[in-house]
Amino acid sequence: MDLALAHVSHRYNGVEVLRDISFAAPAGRIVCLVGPSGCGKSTLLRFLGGLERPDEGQVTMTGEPPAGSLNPLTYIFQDFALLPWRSARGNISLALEDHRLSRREREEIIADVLARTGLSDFADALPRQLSGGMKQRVAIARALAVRPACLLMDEPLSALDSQTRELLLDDLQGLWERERFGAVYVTHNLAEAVRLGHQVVVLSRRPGQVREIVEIDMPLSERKARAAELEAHQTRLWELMREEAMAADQEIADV
Ligand SMILES: Nc1ncnc2c1ncn2[C@@H]1O[C@H](COP(=O)(O)OP(=O)(O)OP(=O)(O)O)[C@@H](O)[C@H]1O
Repeated sequence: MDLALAHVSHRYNGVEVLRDISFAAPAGRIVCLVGPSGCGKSTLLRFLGGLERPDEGQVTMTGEPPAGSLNPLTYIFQDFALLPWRSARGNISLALEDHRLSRREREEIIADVLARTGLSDFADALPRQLSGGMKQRVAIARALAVRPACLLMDEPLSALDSQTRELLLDDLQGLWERERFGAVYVTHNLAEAVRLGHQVVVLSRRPGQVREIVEIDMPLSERKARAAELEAHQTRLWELMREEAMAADQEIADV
């Protein structure tokens, strides 16, 4: 299933936040969105997920979700969004409870996503008993449980320390190699963008506009080993972002 935005513009309370945004998030590809604070990245994710509608332009979904998909679009947030009184298993189960599944089918899906995210031994743990990285793994497992066509991820690693982030990047890459889900991945971190993005959409400061769409034509599985080549992509992204980030920073300082 392909997602796309065409000529999307939006205002909040009369303030223009997005102007004429178009890009595609094709099935099975990871599209990263980068841009300075407040340029509208999370807003675009809400439009893609149908949580809000833009003032102008279209959001389209075409084609079929993967076989067995229970929910074509699902979110992963920075703060994990887990229910504290439910175990890892219980949090994953929550995503499945509105669907017509037998208890056995549900248990099988839960066991599968727990195994894929390395959490089988922590099925009964409550969120407070888990590290930040493990909590985010539960959130990833919950998202994968519905076999989404597209994962909408809003800075999923930014609450984690750098070592944990590195481990989760490996996990996400491994999960993608196996499942080839589509994803739109919002991040401030250019190293993450070049590790995971097949395409990186660079937005300007407010009103957010597409400055450039950078293609990274290197298999995800090779990216860790070819870090020097990725560095060139990262430098290019930083050149595009630098002026925008400085201007956005100045705007905030002036308020
Ligand atoms: N519901 C809302 N009502 C009013 N203004 C909003 C609303 N949501 C977002 N905004 C404003 O729209 C602009 C874009 O916000 P958004 O959160 O999408 O940006 P962002 O690029 O994700 O920011 P950050 O990188 O800091 O998370 C900001 O100026 C924000 O204050």
